[in-house]
This record gives sequence, C-alpha cells and structure tokens, in this order.
Amino acid sequence: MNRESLKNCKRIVIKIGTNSIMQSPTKVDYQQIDRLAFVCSSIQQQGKEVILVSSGAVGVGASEVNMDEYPTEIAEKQALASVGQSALMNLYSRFFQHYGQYVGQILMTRDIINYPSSYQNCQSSINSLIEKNIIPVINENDAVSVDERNHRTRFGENDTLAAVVTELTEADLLIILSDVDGLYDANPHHDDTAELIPHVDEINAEILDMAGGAGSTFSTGGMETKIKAAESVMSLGKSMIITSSEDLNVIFDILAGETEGTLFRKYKKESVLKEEG
Ligand SMILES: Nc1ncnc2c1ncn2[C@@H]1O[C@H](COP(=O)(O)OP(=O)(O)O)[C@@H](O)[C@H]1O
Ligand SMILES: N[C@@H](CCC(=O)OP(=O)(O)O)C(=O)O
Repeated sequence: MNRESLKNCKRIVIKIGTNSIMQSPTKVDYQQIDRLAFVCSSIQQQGKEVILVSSGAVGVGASEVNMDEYPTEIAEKQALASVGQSALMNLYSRFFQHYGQYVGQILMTRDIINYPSSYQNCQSSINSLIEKNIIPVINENDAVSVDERNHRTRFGENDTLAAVVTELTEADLLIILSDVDGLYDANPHHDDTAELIPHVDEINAEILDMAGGAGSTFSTGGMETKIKAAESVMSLGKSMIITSSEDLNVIFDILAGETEGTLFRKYKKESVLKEEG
C-alpha cells in the first residue's frame, strides 16, 4: 500500500514504551531521551503538531532510587511512579529545551472515558498546549489510578491511552514505538520464521490470533493491546504504525512516506472517476 499520503499528516501522536527509554529495567537511557527530544522537536518545528505519550514513570522512579529490580507490587509501583514521573518530565523539559522546544505534562486516568466533562476538559487543555506550540507529554496518572471492580480508573498500559489520545486530539496518525519493528505473523522472539506484516487493513480473528502479550518484565501491553489500539484508530478512519524505537530517525522516514513497520489503515478504494480517467 502506498504510504505517500502519510506525508500530509499534520497532527501526530507518538507513543514510546518503557522498554524503549530504558537501558535495563532500572536504568534510564539518556541518549534515547535526547534523540526522542531531537526528533519530536524537529518535526514540530517543520510545522507539524506532535503529541508524545510516554511511559516510564515506574522505570525512571526505579532508576532514581537505585533499585536493582523492576517493582512488582502495586503500592510500590505507585510510589515509584510519583518519583519517576516528575524525574521523567524533568528530563524531557531539559532535553526538549536544548532543541528550543517547550513541553507540558498531562496525566490522565480512565475517568476521561466515562465522564464527558473530564473528556472535554482534557481535550481543551491539550488543544491549548498545541495552540501555544508546546508539545503535550502524556502519561497515565499511575500514582493514583485504581483498578477496583466498581471503580476502574486505571488504563494499566499506554497503548490504549495512546489510542484514546489520538481520538481526543483528532490526530491523523498514531506511531507506536516498540522493541519490535512491527506486527509479525507470530511472536518473532519465539519463532525464527516469523515474518513482518507491512500492512493491515482490517482487524480480524487471524490478526488477533497473531498478537501475543508483553515481551519484557517492565512492559504491560504486548501486541494484544497494540492491535486493540489499532482497531480503535482505524474505526476513526485514521492510521497507526507500529515500528521499532531502535533508530528514532524512522519517524522522519515514516513522515516522508517510506515503508517502515506495520501500517494499520482501512483500505480506501481509489476514485472511480480517476480510474475512468
Ligand atoms: N505477533 C507479534 N509480533 C510482534 N511482537 C509480538 C507479537 N506477539 C507478541 N509480541 C511481543 O510484543 C512485544 C512488544 O510489546 P511490549 O512488550 O508491550 O513492548 P513495548 O513496551 O515496546 O510496547 C514484542 O517484543 C514481542 O515479544
Ligand atoms: N504508565 C506506566 C506505563 C507502564 C507500561 O509498562 O507501559 P508500556 O511500556 O507502554 O507497556 C509508566 O509510566 O510506568
């Protein structure tokens, strides 16, 4: 499928997972944060509108307090998220400012889905940042969100959150940066013969069957939540790409219309008039 039209995307949500900004489960990758700041700032300064959905609160918190292992208990994760989220924003603020770009933090809970006034409020604060040429940096409010049967305010992973943000901001494209360069017909970490699927135009049972869970101790979503995010983005008539975070220049290539990762976009029939000439 032709990717040329991706050149015209104006508003882009970029989601980066914990895995992609850490050297190890408890060590931050500062070079990667620097490169991310450079790429996002460059795109913004080319006249596009970037919204960054970044995981990493818990991981950066674990790094800040010199933990040896990524935490597993909820209370501990929440405490570390409170340390890590402010440290993460501090890093983003400093690195982005180096490239002449301001960022603003928005922390969300699932309430925005259930309460229209929360949804609208969130939408207007994000839009207001965008109008001021500030890149919103969005994460879940991990320190307070809960997952109780009668009160669920937690997303738990950021693929779903990124799809919600894509809808909320009416963005044209969601780029999910992962530790894998796209959707394969089987988990490539378990099957050497797995092949990359360059384009998905419909989420059906076959695609759902290919998608497995998370690939590391500090990731939560895996391919399953990415496919669900794709389903939601495609239902809005928008596009989503899963690609590798290894070389962040890939974002420039995607926006230049080059074939990278897996593109999720509904097939649109070319105009009949055009065919008839
Ligand atoms: N069909 C598949 N194609 C690619 N990756 C898959 C597939 N099924 C499961 N996975 C797993 O999904 C992981 C990517 O998701 P995740 O672990 O949540 O990482 P991230 O935090 O980078 O989003 C891969 O590393 C891989 O282990
Ligand atoms: N909101 C959490 C995200 C947790 C998480 O693992 O997300 P992801 O890496 O996108 O699977 C954090 O910032 O630590």
